[in-house]
Amino acid sequence: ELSPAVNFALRISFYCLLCVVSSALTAPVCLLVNGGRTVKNMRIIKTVVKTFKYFFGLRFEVKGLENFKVEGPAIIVSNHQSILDMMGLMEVLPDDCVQVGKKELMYTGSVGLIIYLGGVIFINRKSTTSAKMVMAEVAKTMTTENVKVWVYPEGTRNCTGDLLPFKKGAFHLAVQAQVPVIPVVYSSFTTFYNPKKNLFTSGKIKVEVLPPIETKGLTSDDVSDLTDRCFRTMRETLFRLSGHPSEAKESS
Ligand SMILES: CCCCCCCCCCCCCC(=O)SCCNC(=O)CCNC(=O)[C@H](O)C(C)(C)COP(=O)(O)OP(=O)(O)OC[C@H]1O[C@@H](n2cnc3c(N)ncnc32)[C@H](O)[C@@H]1OP(=O)(O)O
Ligand SMILES: CCCCCCCC/C=C\CCCCCCCC(=O)OC[C@@H](O)COP(=O)(O)O
Repeated sequence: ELSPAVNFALRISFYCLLCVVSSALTAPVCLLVNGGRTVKNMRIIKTVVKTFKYFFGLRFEVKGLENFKVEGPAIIVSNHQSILDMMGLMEVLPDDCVQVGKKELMYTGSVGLIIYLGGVIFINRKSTTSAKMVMAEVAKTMTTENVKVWVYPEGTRNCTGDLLPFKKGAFHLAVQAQVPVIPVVYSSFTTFYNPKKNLFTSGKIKVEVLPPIETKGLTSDDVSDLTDRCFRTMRETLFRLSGHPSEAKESS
C-alpha cells in the first residue's frame, strides 16, 4: 500500500506526463493539418484531451449544451478549480472558441506549444494596462473572426468549493463587443480532489451551461452590475450542483 502522499504525487505526475507527451505528439498533427496557430487546432486537441478522463476514472454529466448555440461570438465564463479543469474544458468546448490564459503557460514546453497552436490568448496578469490592451484587441477581432472567448473570471485556480470574487475583464470584453455572456459551472471537486489532503480519486463532475446573458445596449457603466449578476447566478448553480442547497439559499 502506497502512502496517500505518494499516491497523490504519482497520479498528478502521471497527469502532467500525459499532458506533456500528448502535446508533443499532437503538435505535429496540428501543424500538418492546419499549418500553424489557429483555433481550428482546438478540434484536434479536444479529441485527444477527451480521452484523459478514462485514465483517472472521471465522469462528466453535462447539461445545457444547447445554450452554446448562439449565432456569432460570445464570452464564456466558468469557475476554475485546478489544472484538471483542462479536461472539463475540452469536454464541453464549442467549436471556434479560444481561451484566455496567463502568459506563463507559454513556457511549459510541449504543453505551451500546443496551447499556442490552439490559439490561446496570453495575458500578462502583472500588468493591468497590457492585459486591458490585449482584451480590447480581442473585443475587436472576435466579431471579425466570429470566435467565442472562454475566460476564467476568478483569474486563478481556486479549489475551496466556493467562487473567488470575479475580475471584470470578461464582462468589459462582452460589453465592448456587445456579445452575450454564457456562464458555465462545474460542480466542486472537493469530494474527490484536494491537494492539501492528498486526495485524488475517481469522481463525477456535473457541468451546467447556463442561458446566455445579453449585453446589447449595455455600456461600461453596466459592467459592475453584469459582473455581480453573473457571479450570483454561478455561485447558486455551483452550490446546487455540489449539493449544498442551504448555502445557495443563503446567497440569494
Ligand atoms: C494536452 C494539453 C492540452 C492543453 C490545452 C489547454 C487549453 C488551455 C487552457 C488555458 C487555461 C488558462 C487558465 C488561466 O490561465 S486563468 C488566468 C488568466 N486569466 C485571467 O486572469 C482572466 C480573468 N482576469 C481578468 O479578466 C482581469 O480583469 C484582467 C486580466 C483583464 C485584468 O486584471 P488585473 O488584475 O490586472 O486588473 P483588475 O481586474 O483588477 O482591473 C483593474 C481595473 O480595470 C478595469 N478593467 C479590466 N479589464 C478592462 C477592460 N478590458 N477594459 C476596461 N477596463 C477594464 C476593471 O474594471 C478595474 O477597474 P474598476 O472596476 O476597479 O474601476
Ligand atoms: C517538456 C517540458 C515540460 C514542462 C512541464 C509542463 C508541465 C505541465 C503540467 C501540466 C499541464 C496542465 C495543463 C495546462 C493547462 C491548465 C491551465 C491552468 O490551469 O493554468 C493555471 C492558471 O489557469 C491559473 O494559474 P494560477 O492558479 O494563478 O497559478
